[in-house]
Amino acid sequence: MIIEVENLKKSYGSLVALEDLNLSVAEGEVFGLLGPNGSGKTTAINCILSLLDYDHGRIRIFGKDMAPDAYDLKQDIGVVMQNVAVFDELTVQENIDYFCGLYVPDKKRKKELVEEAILFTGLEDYRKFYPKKLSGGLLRRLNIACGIAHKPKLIFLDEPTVAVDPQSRNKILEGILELNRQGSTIIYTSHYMEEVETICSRIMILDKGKPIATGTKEELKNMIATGTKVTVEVPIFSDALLPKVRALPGVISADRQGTRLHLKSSKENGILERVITFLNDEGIAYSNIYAELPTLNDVFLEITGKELRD
Ligand SMILES: Nc1ncnc2c1ncn2[C@@H]1O[C@H](COP(=O)(O)OP(=O)(O)OP(=O)(O)O)[C@@H](O)[C@H]1O
Repeated sequence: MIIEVENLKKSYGSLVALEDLNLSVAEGEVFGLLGPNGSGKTTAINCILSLLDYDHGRIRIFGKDMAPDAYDLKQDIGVVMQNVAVFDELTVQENIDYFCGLYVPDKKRKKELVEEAILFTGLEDYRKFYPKKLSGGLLRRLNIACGIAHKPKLIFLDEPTVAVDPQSRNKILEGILELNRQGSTIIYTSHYMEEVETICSRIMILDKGKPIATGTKEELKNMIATGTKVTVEVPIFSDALLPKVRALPGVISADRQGTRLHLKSSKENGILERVITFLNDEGIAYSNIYAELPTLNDVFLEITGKELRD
């Protein structure tokens, strides 16, 4: 295992920010920590990296106990924190060169790695720019380039796409998958479920400092009762019919929002057919029916009773 965390607890004074955290991450995984703001993702990462003291727990990285002075382990770890941490007085290229140089003494090798990181994050047109001249998205890409240029075996990325434009976001996500293909194990935190679904091979969902479910996205979706979700456009629909819709076999819930009827079904098949038969039998005009599989938001909603979305 690349990371093993046993029974981790961290409090800030009387606030328990993290409790009962157990996790194992194997080599080659893109492991996602998904949770709303304040659920303990950053605290978890900072504890795992020994940047924060914790109440109790055991943390091993590459099979060895992690400690603040475990420099041999830190050598193989790259960290991209939520807050951009670069030097304003250095250019893009100089910043990457500086951070890479902390790990790679050989000048020729360092030069190659800096160049790769620039290309990899799409910063080739900005290498002489100072950070203050970069947009938010480019600044985040620079932050990532500085954290990963030395090609560490293990990379932590804490919400690297918060407040970035879609182009930079895609670049960042593609880059993370490429780093993984090149051999790095990735720990990725986010409160964007779509991102986590797209790039993570395994996901832990956190809520209020506690892990509430862990698995692949398929495993997580299989944990819940909700199967297919069906939306039907119904220009004229009386709410008096909702109890009848809810009573259809396999329907877990049904609600109308404006001209849309939203149904959640259990995992058994045939829901679309039953809904269409019902609408025809009741003489209700409808259009634009579509079905979708549950999302990680549905997993979060079913377990916690609240939406994961902001
Ligand atoms: N230094 C601190 N002192 C006191 N409380 C803190 C401190 N850092 C975090 N917290 C609290 O601990 C809890 C977990 O915060 P944390 O930043 O780990 O969550 P998060 O999931 O990373 O959220 P975000 O996405 O907003 O960064 C929150 O209630 C937060 O207010």
